[in-house]
Amino acid sequence: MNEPVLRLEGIEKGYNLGRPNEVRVLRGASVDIAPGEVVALVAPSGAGKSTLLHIAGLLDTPDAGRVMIGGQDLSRASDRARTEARRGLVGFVYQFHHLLPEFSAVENIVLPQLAHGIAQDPAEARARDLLGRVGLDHRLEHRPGTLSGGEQQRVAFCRALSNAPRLLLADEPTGNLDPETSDTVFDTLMGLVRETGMAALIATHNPGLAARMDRRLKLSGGVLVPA
Ligand SMILES: Nc1ncnc2c1ncn2[C@@H]1O[C@H](COP(=O)(O)OP(=O)(O)OP(=O)(O)O)[C@@H](O)[C@H]1O
Repeated sequence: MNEPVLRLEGIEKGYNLGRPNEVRVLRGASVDIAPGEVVALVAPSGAGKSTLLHIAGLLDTPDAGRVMIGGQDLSRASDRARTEARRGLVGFVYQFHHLLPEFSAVENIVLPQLAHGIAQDPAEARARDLLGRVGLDHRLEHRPGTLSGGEQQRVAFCRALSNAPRLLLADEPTGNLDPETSDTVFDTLMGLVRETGMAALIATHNPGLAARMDRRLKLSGGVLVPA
């Protein structure tokens, strides 16, 4: 296999450790995800999917284990190196879009690029191109509040892809949409992922969507096993 885009090695994570309300969520979770591979993460509520995605996306740190993205060990890197890697290497999509309400669709996709050091003109060109590819050329200047749920989520995908990440992490990306919109929006996401050759780890409760990914994993007792 090519060098994995994401390698998680023996990830452990708990909350309130040593206290009576201690929860040990991850107990040695490991996975390799290759370039171009789309992996479903399915598990019951509370099993630790969001915890795992946050650790993989460098938003949280594990108690033990290693997180490697593109061959770089980032688990013990400085905050600055992790922030830079998160901006440049990882795209994140949530169940609720978390777009900035005061900014247009284009601006929501331009801002992360500016934060990553890209100039305004190319950032805007990329934003328009991405929005065109998800069928939103006619909604470029709309603010999130004036878009439908499916449109908002498509803008959120474009934002996640704005800095051409190597890894896409998604936490119930269509969980908030009706089944028909969910299917269409998922097709859009898969199209973009396939086109760019990104690796993706997508948490979903929807067995139909999970079945369309390359591989399915579940969290069982804090470790990742084939579903
Ligand atoms: N900050 C925290 N403090 C204490 N416990 C937490 C914290 N965050 C998560 N947990 C606990 O860790 C467990 C895993 O939570 P997590 O959000 O990762 O689950 P999940 O599989 O994503 O669930 P869902 O599908 O419902 O979103 C849960 O039992 C949760 O209560």
